[in-house]
Amino acid sequence: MGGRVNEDLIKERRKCTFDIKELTHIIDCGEENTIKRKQIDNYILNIKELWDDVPEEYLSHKERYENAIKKAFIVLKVLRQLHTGNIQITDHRTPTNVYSIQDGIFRNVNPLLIHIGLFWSTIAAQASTEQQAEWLQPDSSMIGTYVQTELGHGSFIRGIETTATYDSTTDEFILHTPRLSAYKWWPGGLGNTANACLVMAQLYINGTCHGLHIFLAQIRDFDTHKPLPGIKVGEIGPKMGFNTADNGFLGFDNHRIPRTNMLMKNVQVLRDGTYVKPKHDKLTYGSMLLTRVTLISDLAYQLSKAATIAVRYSAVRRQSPIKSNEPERQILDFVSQQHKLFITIASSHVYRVVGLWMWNSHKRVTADIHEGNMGQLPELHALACCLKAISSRDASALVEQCRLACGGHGYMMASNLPQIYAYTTAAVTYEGEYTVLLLQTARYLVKFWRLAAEHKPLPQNFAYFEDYIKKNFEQWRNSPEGIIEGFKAIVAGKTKAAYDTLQCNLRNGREFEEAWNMASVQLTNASEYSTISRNDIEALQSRYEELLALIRPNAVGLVDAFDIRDEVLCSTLGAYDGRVYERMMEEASKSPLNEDVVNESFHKYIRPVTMKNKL
Ligand SMILES: CCCCCCCCC/C=C/C(=O)SCCNC(=O)CCNC(=O)[C@H](O)C(C)(C)COP(=O)(O)OP(=O)(O)OC[C@H]1O[C@@H](n2cnc3c(N)ncnc32)[C@H](O)[C@@H]1OP(=O)(O)O
Ligand SMILES: Cc1cc2nc3c(=O)[nH]c(=O)nc-3n(C[C@H](O)[C@H](O)[C@H](O)COP(=O)(O)OP(=O)(O)OC[C@H]3O[C@@H](n4cnc5c(N)ncnc54)[C@H](O)[C@@H]3O)c2cc1C
Repeated sequence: MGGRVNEDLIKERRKCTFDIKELTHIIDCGEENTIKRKQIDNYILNIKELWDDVPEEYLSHKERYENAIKKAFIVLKVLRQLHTGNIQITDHRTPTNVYSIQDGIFRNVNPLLIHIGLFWSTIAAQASTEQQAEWLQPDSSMIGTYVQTELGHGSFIRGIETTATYDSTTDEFILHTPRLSAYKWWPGGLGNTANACLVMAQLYINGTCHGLHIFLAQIRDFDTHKPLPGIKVGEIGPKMGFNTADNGFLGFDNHRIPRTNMLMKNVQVLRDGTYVKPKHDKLTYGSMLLTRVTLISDLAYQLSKAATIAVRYSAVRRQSPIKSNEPERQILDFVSQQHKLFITIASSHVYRVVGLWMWNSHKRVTADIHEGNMGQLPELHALACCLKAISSRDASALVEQCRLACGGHGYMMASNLPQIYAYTTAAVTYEGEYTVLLLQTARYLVKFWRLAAEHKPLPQNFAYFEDYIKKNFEQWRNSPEGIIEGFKAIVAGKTKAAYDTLQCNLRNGREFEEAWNMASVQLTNASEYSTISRNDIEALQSRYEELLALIRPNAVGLVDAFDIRDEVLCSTLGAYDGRVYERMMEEASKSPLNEDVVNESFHKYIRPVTMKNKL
């Protein structure tokens, strides 16, 4: 769509006092990544069949899926070329390398997301070398998904009911869904797309349950795509978002797979049924840990999209004068609007940096585990839990805040803010629900508070617990160091409060599990404070409004630096040229309800009523 850039945006860009390109390179982790990202963007943007302009809101549930699947396999082919071709994607998966361009193509979500993001990565992390050689062929016929959650169990995975029973007479596992609540429910791509899956099931050998293990199972014929005998599979229906994710259900009726289909890098079942234990019984949970780590960067990227849309719109939208005798102001001039939006820009940078740090921490700990050293795994798990929980809760709240800050036009699907919210808020639930993960981190905090309370040696990361007990904290100074000290005091104080409540419940004769449950609100609070969040940033900064005023002249420059193309933003409000009203009117014209001057329903339903007594 041609046309002049909005005058207010031109002025905003002139006001910018820093080098936007330099910040873009920092966000991309280096200029060479920016170049590669733009190469990928241009390469994919030139594939015309990926960029239809029929808004998916006007498609049926079935058409949406079919349209998404068509694009998904074009993108899969491109990703394979990128990995094998001359454009190598850097080894840290920050969203600006790969995911950003996909957002523009799918707007909702890629039906192959779990195939690309969880199926292959789980095989690579948990299958033996021989199994990887067989299953990770580039031309493999397998399109997979990760099948763990059941109708009856999502958070408490030790309660998962699907069984995998070893039959030594045939050297096979029998996968079985004993009852309705054991039906697998939710896995992405499962409904119509996947022909194979990684199943989390309770392993039984000679009547003994060895707990959850992962098994590869083909579920559809590679040639006809028909479900195999003993397989009941389908799609679970419309959701708040993710409506092209093809989430499905799956039931096994005594479905047999070879023994060698159990993922056996860390654990083995031998031909005679001998069970060889893993070095750590939570290695099987590794895919959840990796996805939680990856999500932090993805959420940072979702925040950058919402901030770009809302800040550019707020620079263009003029509403209400500040002085009655003056023209209406850019809503970005209202301090309350700055308060709503600038925290989103800041949070995107915070979670991008934290996401990268966690990604590199995960790589380091994984290498240690490969050498047999599990020492860092508990801390990585505890960090991944609270960071995934808080970043998803913050991201969904801030995306919603951006939508609300755009008034009625933010409520239009054409703004793309509703879709970004629907996508982001799902992350508070999937891959470990918010409260459940915070309680995991609370276990870790309480463990070290107990050591501090008993004056036992503490790892360096928890030295501040000892400082707190010895009242070593200085008076709060309004500086970065002072804020961090303040923060440590808050976490230590919240952990102490939760720990003391727990001890009090135990002294009152409660069993540990009951005492823990009764203290769980304080325990989740302690975990929340172990992670910097949007509420804390404001609370910790005095002279807050002065800081907002400092950011104001650079607000548009800061979101331009996220360098998200209009085709990816998919937003009437957030386009680079700021021609909001023209774009809104153009999108409205696509509504099928504008095809006829008089819709046929007038003659069928309205006229018979309105004209009844006048004929
Ligand atoms: C771009 C991208 C877009 C990506 C876009 C993605 C799209 C959507 C994809 C979504 C996919 C899914 O949702 S897949 C399904 C996701 N499901 C989940 O995440 C389920 C959440 N629930 C769980 O993870 C578990 O049930 C959990 C809550 C941890 C409890 O497990 P258990 O009961 O087995 O363990 P507990 O008894 O609580 O704890 C026992 C000990 O084990 C430790 N422990 C527990 N889990 C651990 C772990 N993973 N690693 C290490 N250690 C662990 C604890 O710290 C304890 O240590 P001590 O304290 O020392 O004893
Ligand atoms: C968009 C989307 C995509 C998904 N994709 C997949 C996928 O690809 N593969 C897959 O296997 N799964 C997938 N899931 C399922 C997801 O992992 C589960 O929904 C999630 O783990 C939560 O489990 P649940 O829904 O059974 O909720 P429950 O576990 O029933 O929890 C419901 C509520 O109960 C409370 N609660 C539960 N346990 C506790 C506790 N111990 N302490 C305190 N409160 C508690 C919490 O408030 C929680 O929100 C997906 C889900 C969504 C929404």
